[in-house]
Amino acid sequence: MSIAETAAVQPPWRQLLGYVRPHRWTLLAGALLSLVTGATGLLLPLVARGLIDDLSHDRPITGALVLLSALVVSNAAVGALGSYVLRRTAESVVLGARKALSSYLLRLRIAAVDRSEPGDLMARITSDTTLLREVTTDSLVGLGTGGLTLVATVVLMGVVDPVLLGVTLAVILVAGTVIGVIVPRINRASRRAQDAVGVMGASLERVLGALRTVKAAGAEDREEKALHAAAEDSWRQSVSAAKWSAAAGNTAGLAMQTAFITVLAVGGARVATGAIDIATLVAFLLYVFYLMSPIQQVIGAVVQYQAGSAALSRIQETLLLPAEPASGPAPLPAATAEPASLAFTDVRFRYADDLPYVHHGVTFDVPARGMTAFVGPSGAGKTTVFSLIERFYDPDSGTITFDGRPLPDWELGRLRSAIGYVEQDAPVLSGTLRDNLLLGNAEADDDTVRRVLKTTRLDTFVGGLPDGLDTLVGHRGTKLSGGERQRVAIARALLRNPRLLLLDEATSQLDAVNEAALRDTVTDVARTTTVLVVAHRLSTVTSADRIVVMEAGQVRAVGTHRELVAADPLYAELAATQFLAAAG
Ligand SMILES: Nc1ncnc2c1ncn2[C@@H]1O[C@H](COP(=O)(O)OP(=O)(O)OP(=O)(O)O)[C@@H](O)[C@H]1O
Repeated sequence: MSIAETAAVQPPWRQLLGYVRPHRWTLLAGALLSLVTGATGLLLPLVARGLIDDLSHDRPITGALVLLSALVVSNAAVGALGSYVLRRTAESVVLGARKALSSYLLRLRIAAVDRSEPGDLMARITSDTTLLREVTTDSLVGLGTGGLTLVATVVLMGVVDPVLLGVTLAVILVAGTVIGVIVPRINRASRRAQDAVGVMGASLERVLGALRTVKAAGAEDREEKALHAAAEDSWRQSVSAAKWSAAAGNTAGLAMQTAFITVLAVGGARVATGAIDIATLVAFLLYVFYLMSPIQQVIGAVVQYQAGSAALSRIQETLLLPAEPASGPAPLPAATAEPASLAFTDVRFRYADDLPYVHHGVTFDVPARGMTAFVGPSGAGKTTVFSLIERFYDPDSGTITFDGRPLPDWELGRLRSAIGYVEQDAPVLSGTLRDNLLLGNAEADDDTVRRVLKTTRLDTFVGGLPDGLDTLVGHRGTKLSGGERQRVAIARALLRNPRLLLLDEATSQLDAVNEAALRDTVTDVARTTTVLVVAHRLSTVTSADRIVVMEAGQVRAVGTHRELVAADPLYAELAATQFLAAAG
């Protein structure tokens, strides 16, 4: 089972261990190096005490000095190596989480994506996973090494003077209680801060995704206010988290200073009464000084875990979103493809439980080969037919069969590899023209690409570009015209050599010459492939072999253009008023 699949039902700490498990040995190595650093650090007070003893008894100090220097240098070297290994491992943990989340996001059901904000999902992959870095090093390792060093220091302090140890622990206990009250507040504030980053991401995505519209509408000021508000909210929540973290950190600092002063006072009194000698007091004070680091580490671990578990729960929420069943790599499109038949039987569907039905018992049959056009008023449910065929959604009841087999019986990757889908807004991804064309069939050879470019009338356009197929198309293909984008989308679908071609016709964007050319192409394709077109043009419906007229989520008539003009008043009206362009 993948991390993504197991993480969904686990509490944050178990989820964290899941991400860390593959790196446990390097993490252990880093932790050991840190421990060695801590241990050599612990020897320093003892060596220092020996040095003071030697000095006060007029003994030579060269040996102790050499030992002290060697300890200091090796301590620094091992410390540096340890922190490098730990940082590297923590980055690997972040990498693992990012890979798991990215893979999961690509498999999300479209319905889950409909309900999410892409910007927030992005923040979960980028910003939330980053927090795992600190959780791994500061929390896991900090708790391990800091905890062990703490215990070792306390034991050594007990050996040096149990009375002073008692004084120190009493001060620390008071601080610990205060910090225990602060910790849950850090968690809540961190969660709100990470949520605010998600909201900020979503607002940014909204504006950047439609920057031209924002500018054209002169809405920069309004959008600026909304973005600033999101940024300020993120700031407020982060400051609140910082406030509680600082309170926890400084409580620890205050406790250590109090312990230092108290030990100095009580220890001074004990030296005065002769209970301990001055060297013991100095050694103990050095231990109090050394205690600071593991205590800071343990508190840092607790504080970081609070921020990390807020991020982990946001990651977990993402991994709880419904995903499509995992399948192997999608098969490559076949070289020759038999056209497929398709049938809808009494299909009822709504996009969500709280939304009205879009399909109220849709039934139609499409034989293998030929072109079937879907027409009907806006909102009749035509595009939804395509979404159901692609299994972006599953119907609430009724059956859809592809080549005689119900859709759920098809392995999803295999089903989609048999279908070419051109969406109405003909999305083009940023990258090169070649990336876009080969998106659905990375193995297509140059000859096939050339042939498809010719078919879609893109050959002269591509030929005229200095970089040809390596031309960058810009974000969402903004460097292409609407018609070029649409033809690229059609070429991409054709390169899949589909058994079924779904074409959601654009309501505009093609000039008369290209429109006629494209109609010829689609008619050509329909000779060897099953073609379904959501039609907005008269020229398309007149060249279709059959037309399915949809109205309010139902099929109201099926026939040819000639039959329907005579028999169906709605179709006759659509033909007279709504279809674009004159009959071809
Ligand atoms: N992702 C979605 N979530 C919720 N409702 C949706 C979603 N997509 C479409 N709808 C709704 O479903 C109904 C049918 O939409 P559909 O896109 O299938 O209509 P259409 O016949 O293709 O219309 P058009 O000709 O305008 O493209 C519409 O009322 C629409 O608001």
